[in-house]
Amino acid sequence: MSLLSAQSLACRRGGRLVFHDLGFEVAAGRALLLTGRNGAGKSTLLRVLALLTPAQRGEIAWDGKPVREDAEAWRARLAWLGHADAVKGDLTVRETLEAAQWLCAGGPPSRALWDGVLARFDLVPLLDRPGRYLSAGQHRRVALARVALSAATVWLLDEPAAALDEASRQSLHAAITDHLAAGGIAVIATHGDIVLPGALALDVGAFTPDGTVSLEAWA
Ligand SMILES: Nc1ncnc2c1ncn2[C@@H]1O[C@H](COP(=O)(O)OP(=O)(O)OP(=O)(O)O)[C@@H](O)[C@H]1O
Repeated sequence: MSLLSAQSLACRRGGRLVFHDLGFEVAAGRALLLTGRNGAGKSTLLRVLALLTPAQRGEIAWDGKPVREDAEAWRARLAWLGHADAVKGDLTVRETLEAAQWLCAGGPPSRALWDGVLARFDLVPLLDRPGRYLSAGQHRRVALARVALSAATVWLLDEPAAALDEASRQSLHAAITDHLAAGGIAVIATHGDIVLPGALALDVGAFTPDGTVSLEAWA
């Protein structure tokens, strides 16, 4: 069974130590919810897992093997949803999703997957609308559809329910639940709006320095 693990992670940003000695293990089929106050380091941890921000210490491993040994293979396992939705204003919803498919999966999804994801996120009526004419919640639904259409094993989601109405939040929960049931893993930064039975929780704020750790030690 696949396992995502992190050990003794430490990360500085802007000259400040955000967290240190952070570790966890998430097995296939499980979700890890990242909690903690504003500025605790949830987004930073997601960026570190995606290799977008370097960790100064520690190791991220997939099935026990450090992911930095084959960063390309690791990135190919990931679907990333940050605060920005990566929905281009000039492209229609259809073009955005098709372009993402070709870029990330190298080809179109199966018809059943495409139809199922579009229906789940109620995107059929928006398919021919350019990104610049979408509302914030509609933007988010397109970005979530991009993740759900990907073949990625590990979903890294930063506050995925932001801007979603109740129906869309339920669609999001269903998409994550299906992904986990299929043996996927999800690491999700949340302020409490994602509730998944059996999910692990990690309070990132518990790994922020308490004043006894000197910045110099992490230079
Ligand atoms: N680009 C950056 N350069 C320098 N420091 C940054 C940068 N982005 C964030 N930080 C700092 O890193 C720390 C952690 O920020 P991060 O965005 O990871 O927190 P968060 O837990 O996701 O917060 P929120 O709940 O507000 O989204 C904060 O102190 C923040 O000021």
